[in-house]
Amino acid sequence: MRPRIKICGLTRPQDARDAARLGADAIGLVFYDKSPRNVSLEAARAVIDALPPFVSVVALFVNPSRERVDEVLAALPIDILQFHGEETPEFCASFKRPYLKAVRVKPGVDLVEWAERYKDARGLLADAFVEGAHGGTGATFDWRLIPANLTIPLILSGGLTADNVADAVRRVLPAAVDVSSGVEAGKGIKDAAKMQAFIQGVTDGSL
Ligand SMILES: O=C(O)c1ccccc1N[C@@H]1O[C@H](COP(=O)(O)O)[C@@H](O)[C@H]1O
Repeated sequence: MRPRIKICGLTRPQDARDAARLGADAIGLVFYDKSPRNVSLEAARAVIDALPPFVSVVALFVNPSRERVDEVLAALPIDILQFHGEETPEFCASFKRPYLKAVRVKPGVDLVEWAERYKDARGLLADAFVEGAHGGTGATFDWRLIPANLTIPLILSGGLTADNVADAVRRVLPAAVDVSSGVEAGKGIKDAAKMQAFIQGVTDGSL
């Protein structure tokens, strides 16, 4: 079975339509004002309105205030929260919504420990560690740092592209893959041909 596919950092309704048409299972909206992919509530609503109902909507935050998460949840039909900062397990779980916890992986980071700590998470999202950045960097990491015995689903992320995703899927066997930079024409602007090639790569890696 092929891993689920999340395409993150959408800012435009036409990219949402393309992502859904091409087979994405989920899209991500970035609510982090230091990101070039940050969206306002209005822009996020337009993206969500362009989606068919079977595509999940993920809201991404980096060290948000409780009020900010509540504001987004009150305004928009969000299915899953994704936390990319230093949020505690208690904070992540307190919204009573499914959530993903991102971990920036480098040698010495023990994903088994992270999975135990964030045991309420629907998944651990493994991203590349890049000094001074919280994600969306297009950097890859050594997939051999991912253990096989994780107790919660693994979402593989970090520098995935059409060129490396089949290999990544074969090696890591993730529950899902997440991509942002690798399917862009420019920051926050998705490229339909790159999304199509990426999704084909995921399928090829799953055969
Ligand atoms: O996309 C961003 O700008 C972003 C900002 C802050 C934290 C995370 C962000 N994106 C997430 O980072 C990973 C990896 O992205 P990439 O494919 O390497 O560009 C992914 O989960 C994005 O959703």
